[in-house]
Amino acid sequence: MAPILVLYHSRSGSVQALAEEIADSIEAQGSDVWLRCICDDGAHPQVNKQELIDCAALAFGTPTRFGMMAFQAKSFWEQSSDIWLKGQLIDKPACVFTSSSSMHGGNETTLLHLSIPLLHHGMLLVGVPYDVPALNATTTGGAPYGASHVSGLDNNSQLSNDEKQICQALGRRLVNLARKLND
Ligand SMILES: Cc1cc2nc3c(=O)[nH]c(=O)nc-3n(C[C@H](O)[C@H](O)[C@H](O)COP(=O)(O)O)c2cc1C
Repeated sequence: MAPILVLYHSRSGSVQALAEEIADSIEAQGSDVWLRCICDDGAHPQVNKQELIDCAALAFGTPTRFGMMAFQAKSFWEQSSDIWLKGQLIDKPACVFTSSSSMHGGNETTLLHLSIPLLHHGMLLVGVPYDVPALNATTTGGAPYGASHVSGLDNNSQLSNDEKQICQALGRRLVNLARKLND
């Protein structure tokens, strides 16, 4: 199977921490990962369009910005019309993740916002089911719509245990579905 693309934008490291946790989970299942950022922030290589086309599945995240995805990601998707016209992402499994400073500051709306371009591209959205115990237990981030982190006003990039468990579950589920679809 082709590598799974973990694609993110992060200005101060919180979304990067989520991306790295999801990437670890994917690798622990024996799948290769392309860990890539949308803007060149130095931590990981910048994505190229061919990786989006070639990947077996996608995990996609940005910080919450006014309850929505960061503009860098919106711009990225607005430059993907050529891929959309050819239907090159149709039936690829995908999941989303975000970080917000406050608990009720729009992280769930951002997860839904991140999902919209993926649905336009015909991707198959993978959420977090309630058989993941951390989803019921969490007092920080994590939602049925995807993984999240509540970073606080000091923008702490240390994920809580529940947030990590949810990232791990999402990565496992993405690999399992990608494998089934690639059989
Ligand atoms: C322009 C801007 C808008 C933001 N909007 C929100 C928001 O709507 N809700 C929220 O809780 N945090 C908001 N934040 C805070 C970030 O989402 C939060 O610090 C996040 O953890 C940053 O992720 P990063 O460390 O990966 O860059 C905003 C930050 C900026 C710079």
